[in-house]
Amino acid sequence: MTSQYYVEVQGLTVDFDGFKANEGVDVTFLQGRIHFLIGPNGAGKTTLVDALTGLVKGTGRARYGNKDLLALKSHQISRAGVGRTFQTATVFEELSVLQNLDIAGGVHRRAWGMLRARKGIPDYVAEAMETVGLADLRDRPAGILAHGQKQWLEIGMLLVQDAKVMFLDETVAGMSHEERDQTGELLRRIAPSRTIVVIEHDMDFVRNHADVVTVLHAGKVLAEGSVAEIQADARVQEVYLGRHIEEVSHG
Ligand SMILES: Nc1ncnc2c1ncn2[C@@H]1O[C@H](COP(=O)(O)OP(=O)(O)OP(=O)(O)O)[C@@H](O)[C@H]1O
Repeated sequence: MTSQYYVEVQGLTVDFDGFKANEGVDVTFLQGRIHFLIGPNGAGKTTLVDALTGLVKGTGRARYGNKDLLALKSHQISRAGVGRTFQTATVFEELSVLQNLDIAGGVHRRAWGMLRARKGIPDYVAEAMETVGLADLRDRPAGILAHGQKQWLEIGMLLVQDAKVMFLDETVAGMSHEERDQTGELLRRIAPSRTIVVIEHDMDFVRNHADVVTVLHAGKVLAEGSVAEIQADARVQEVYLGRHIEEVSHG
């Protein structure tokens, strides 16, 4: 598969004063695939994403286009089209859905776009609201949105920033079954033109929506493949010590 937007991580190590939260991680995230990162608590999943988005210092390489993400600062990474969400949504609670999206879009908006925006809702904001299913709630303050809707708003904010690579950290945690299904459908809708990487503990969600799964353990890649492949992998089973992946994943 040829892919324009891929991130190729090679030998990524994150050293916290001698403790290696990631060590020699090789992984490639391709456009068009929903790629899950799983592993027990403390495996190094969030640290990997932190390193790729400039929040912690990593060594090695993370090629994205003609750039090395590990050599960039977080604002440069965001400007290059690599975005992320956090476990706790980081929306402006007192501002409306529309205002949150508009502000997020301002990061990349060109001058003519700003002029146009004063007259109405920019196309890309309207499109993002539709895509994440919040068009009917556009004037609602983000603070009173349901938990799932806040996560969708965050994804919408990445869409208006035109993020081509999205790292989503436990997006469906705390969501109802219906919200999880809707989130899966949303990811499927946006994945073809993007690279989507999801940190997840919910194995039902992983089973239903993963194209590829990378298992991290003690900071290293333990296994990678389809859900069926990683569940059948003896090394994965050993790490999970005979317990169901669900039990260990939930800590
Ligand atoms: N800033 C830091 N300084 C020192 N150690 C850290 C720091 N951040 C994370 N760690 C350690 O690195 C290891 C990996 O943590 P990380 O949060 O990446 O794991 P995780 O796989 O995302 O876990 P979880 O599923 O619980 O979120 C843990 O042992 C954690 O305590």
